Amino acid sequence: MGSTRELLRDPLELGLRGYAEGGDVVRYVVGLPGRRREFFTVNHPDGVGELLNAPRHLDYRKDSEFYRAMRDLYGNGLVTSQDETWLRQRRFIQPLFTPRSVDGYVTPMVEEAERVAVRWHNCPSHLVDLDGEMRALTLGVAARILFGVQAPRMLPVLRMALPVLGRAVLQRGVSAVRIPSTWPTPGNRRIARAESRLDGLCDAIIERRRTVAEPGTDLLGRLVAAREDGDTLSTEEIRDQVKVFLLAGHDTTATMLTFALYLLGKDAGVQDRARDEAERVLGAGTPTASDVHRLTYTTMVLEEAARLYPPSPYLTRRAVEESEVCGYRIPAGADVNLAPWVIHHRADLWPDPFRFDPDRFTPDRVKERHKYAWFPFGHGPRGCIGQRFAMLEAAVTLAILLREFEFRSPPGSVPLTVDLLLHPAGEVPCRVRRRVPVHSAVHRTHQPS
Ligand code: HEM
Repeated sequence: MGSTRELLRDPLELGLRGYAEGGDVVRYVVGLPGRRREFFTVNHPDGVGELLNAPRHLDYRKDSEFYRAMRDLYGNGLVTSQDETWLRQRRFIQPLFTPRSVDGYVTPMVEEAERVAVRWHNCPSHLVDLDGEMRALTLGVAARILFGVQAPRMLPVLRMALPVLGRAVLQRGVSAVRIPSTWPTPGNRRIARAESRLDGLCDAIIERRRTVAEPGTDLLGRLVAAREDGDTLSTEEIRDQVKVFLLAGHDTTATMLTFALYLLGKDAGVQDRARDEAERVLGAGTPTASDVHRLTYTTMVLEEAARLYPPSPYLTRRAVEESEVCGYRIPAGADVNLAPWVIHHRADLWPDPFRFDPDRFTPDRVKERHKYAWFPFGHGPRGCIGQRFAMLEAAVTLAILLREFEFRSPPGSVPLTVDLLLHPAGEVPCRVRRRVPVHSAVHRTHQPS
């Protein structure tokens, strides 16, 4: 089933329809006669284990059209690399993402969340765009922690470049016909401009760090020092890594936070419960990492937001050999997608699947469910290295903002769009009302900016 146009217009709707009509594994054929492409989408959680667990994950490579396009445009960083290169990169970067390292990032996370709170206190209309706000916040956090730089100057470049490159990945990933990237079409020229702006931004960040005597121990410092010490990483690898982490380190977390706040703004009961927890656990003080780990209900809210709106709605691979997934034959060389978007909305796994209900994530209910019914962070050896980082950042942000504000989302739903990732199609307006009495650290530590 399917057509390229449908895929580009609404891959989410097509995924749900594919499941309704085709079930656990659906074969899509796109393109014109003579130039057809087929691929498969796996809608059953058994497929998650089959495709992503070691050692079988080696039979499903990141060589899908989608990942090839991503490699072309974003380079060969940790998200896109494979084999020995990937292993070397993962071992090199992993120490920055151990539980202990991540807990150590809580202070900049708190400060960036408090900066948003101060700005909202000074927002006369009390109407904010959650998407823009959360994107700026998560970029601020990632830029400080991973690259030791302040984000505001990066924002305009990323706002220009990421949507263009994301759309190009989707287009190249699903189209049966590939227009060579060297042809001077308006689309290719737009992509080249976006690439060049993004590369320029990354190179400037790298060059600045090269001029300081001590490169430091953050991601950028480690990358720069590694090159100087033992030629562990090439110059191009540093840029590819910066590019991939710029994207992966903020865009997905922003989407999870945006939808968590939007959903809280729709459900006063859940919002009150999450706020009670924030006040009970954090009091009026500055949150520590161990406080944040006790925010169990807030974490459930985030898990439910990531279920309803998985920031990576499809994970794609290419089958090396003919194989069987969920009992279906997948031919050698076929692209095969795992669909968090569909699996997260299956009524047999998630009764009333479109309803927002954080209690789905109580430990008892998690135990009763299929182990892979929820996988917004992927799974297995290629699972998200930043899961703990993202959850810590998002929980501390929600708790700080809930302590300060009440949220009210307008009626209606948020239109969605998919490029490389899932995003709201436009602004996500929300009314934020300052709470009385105001009692948090925000007022002690920050001046209005
Ligand atoms: C809510 C937030 C996030 C979501 C939903 C998310 C989702 C994912 C998913 C689904 C994958 C696996 C992709 C695949 O199998 O094809 C992945 C991989 C990855 N993510 Fe995340 N991510 C998030 C936050 C982060 C953060 C904060 C960082 C870094 C600071 C990060 C860095 C990475 C990297 C480097 C990989 C590739 C890991 C490897 O293959 O070794 N992510 N992420």
